[in-house]
Amino acid sequence: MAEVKIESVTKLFGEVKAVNAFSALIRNGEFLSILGPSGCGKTTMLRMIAGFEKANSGEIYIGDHLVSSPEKKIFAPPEKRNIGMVFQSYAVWPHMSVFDNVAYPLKIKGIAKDIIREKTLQALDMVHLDGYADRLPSQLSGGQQQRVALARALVSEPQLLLLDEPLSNLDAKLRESMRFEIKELQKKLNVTVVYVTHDQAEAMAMSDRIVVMHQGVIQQIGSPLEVYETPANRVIADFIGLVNFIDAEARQDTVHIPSLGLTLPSQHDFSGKAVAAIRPEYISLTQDEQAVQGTIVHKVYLGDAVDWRIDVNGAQIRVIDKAAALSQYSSGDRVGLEFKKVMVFPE
Ligand SMILES: Nc1ncnc2c1ncn2[C@@H]1O[C@H](COP(=O)(O)OP(=O)(O)OP(=O)(O)O)[C@@H](O)[C@H]1O
Repeated sequence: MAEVKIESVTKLFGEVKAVNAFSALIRNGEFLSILGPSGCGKTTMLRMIAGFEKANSGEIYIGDHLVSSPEKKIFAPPEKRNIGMVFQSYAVWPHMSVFDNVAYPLKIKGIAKDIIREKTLQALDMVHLDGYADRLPSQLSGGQQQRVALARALVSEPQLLLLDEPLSNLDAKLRESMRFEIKELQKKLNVTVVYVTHDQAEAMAMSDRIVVMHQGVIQQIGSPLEVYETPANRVIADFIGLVNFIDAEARQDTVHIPSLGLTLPSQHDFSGKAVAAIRPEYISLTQDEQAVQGTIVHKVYLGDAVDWRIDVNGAQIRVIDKAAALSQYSSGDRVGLEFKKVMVFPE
């Protein structure tokens, strides 16, 4: 395992600043995700850590080893960085058996045959593919193929594992179980992981910390809880989880929301025109007639919750109520809304 230090790394593609002054310290044994919408620069940043892409400026250290510094004219190629990598497409070689796929990184290093055999079988065992060594990739499911790629990335015991949307070709159920498998494996091997995804649920479920990117720029680095509960800005609040945005006015210790006729306590460091951001699960429905009143427009039963659209003075508010106490209500009914938490951003 290794610490990764990234200092003000910038990458240009012509006029496009794909990555803009990216800095982060990834700790030994940490699971760090880079999360953001398509085109925000996350793959480019990962490829620069791997050595598949050259930065225009800034420095990257893996452990004590300075692997990239255009200013100092230093650039270590991927094979000198001791990393394992798994990409979105399975990228296993179809004409090679599972064993040969996984053994390949050891073979090109010229390691003795019996050691290759031992380490390859160990890696297959780690990803629960013992017994599959002689199969061809075409005889495996998508999830199994991705495990072959994972075993191949781990077989040379890398100090750093880089994963680029490795689960996005799998179906929802498999994706969820693979999340746990990758996380378990990472804990067991204590390897540092950098994981690129646009799927916030995936990042939330696996990461120690998440770097949220937007248009090449880091917006926030924090634990899953921090980025969800205290997003640094409106873009993050919108990208991570669901949110209702409503025009508001920030006052000292409170926020006033004219369309709801409501003033709620709130912590913010500015006053004046603002946007109140309220997650659907921060609102519950009530029969209390003193509460803000609205009319049900739409109701979707989700099994473990009800997803409501409520019209309040012309604005549609989304409410996801787990308790679903009022699930007998339907379109056209009047209900009360209780607001448990509000986030406030400058307009
Ligand atoms: N080889 C390239 N040549 C020119 N532009 C590129 C190249 N690779 C990436 N870009 C541009 O750099 C920006 C960042 O791309 P990048 O692939 O890093 O984004 P991403 O966040 O990983 O997106 P996705 O989730 O869609 O893979 C985009 O505007 C993209 O068009």
